[in-house]
Amino acid sequence: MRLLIDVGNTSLKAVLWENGQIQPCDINNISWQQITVVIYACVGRSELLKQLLAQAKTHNIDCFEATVSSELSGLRCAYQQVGNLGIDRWLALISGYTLYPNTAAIVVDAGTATTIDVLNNDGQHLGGWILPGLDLMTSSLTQNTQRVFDDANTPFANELGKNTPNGLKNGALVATMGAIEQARLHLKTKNSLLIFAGGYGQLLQGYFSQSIFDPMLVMKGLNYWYELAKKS
Ligand SMILES: Nc1ncnc2c1ncn2[C@@H]1O[C@H](COP(=O)(O)OP(=O)(O)OP(=O)(O)O)[C@@H](O)[C@H]1O
Ligand SMILES: CC(C)(CO)[C@@H](O)C(=O)NCCC(=O)O
Ligand SMILES: [K+]
Repeated sequence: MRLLIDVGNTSLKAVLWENGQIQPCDINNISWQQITVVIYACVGRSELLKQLLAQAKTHNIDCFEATVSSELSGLRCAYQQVGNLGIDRWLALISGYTLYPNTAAIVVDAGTATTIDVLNNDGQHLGGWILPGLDLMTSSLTQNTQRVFDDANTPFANELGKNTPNGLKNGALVATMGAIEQARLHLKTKNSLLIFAGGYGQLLQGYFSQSIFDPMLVMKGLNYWYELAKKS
């Protein structure tokens, strides 16, 4: 059984991988005896990750940190400075590339930040964008203005706003949707696939045709990274 850990800027997520299946994992109650390997990715700082890795060490379990490389099994990174690309973005790309081979795709991870990455049908990552996530967009406005206010009950909707919370929330949504539309312009292929992940992935996916939502995209990427990196 593999333990997969994804450390972001706001939270640590862990799952178990057994016989090609993802199982939930209670990090306060890990059956270390059953873990064969720990595979992790980290874009943030985490004391909890350090503790988990220390526990793994006491059980003599190998731990592997996923890293970005210029090439992995035919997938090529757009960044010249590959170490600067967020590992979560690379893992989401690895998943897209592995699950949907020979498919031009836009990979959107909508969490604390929203990242949009463009992948052509040949496995070339063309680059992408980093936007504030929907919550960061709205909170940066409420925090830096006198009269812009939010309302927790107001949904994000693709409509013009006729009051302040609607204007604020819908503005964040359409800014994000517009960026995704712009990303599509960078692909020559008409039939590109839109792959969404992250806390706001499902909401965004609802606004696009030819799209899917996979909440486990980054986790699956950790497992694929491990299998592909082992081979090469
Ligand atoms: N159903 C939901 N479940 C979890 N988060 C949600 C949901 N709906 C909206 N969100 C929002 O999504 C964001 C969390 O998404 P996600 O877990 O992908 O974050 P993240 O950016 O991956 O965090 P980290 O930086 O820790 O990796 C929060 O802003 C949260 O308010
Ligand atoms: C953009 C985030 C914060 C999204 O989690 C992460 O991928 C990251 O820290 N990236 C580093 C910068 C970059 O990807 O160019
Ligand atoms: K993330």
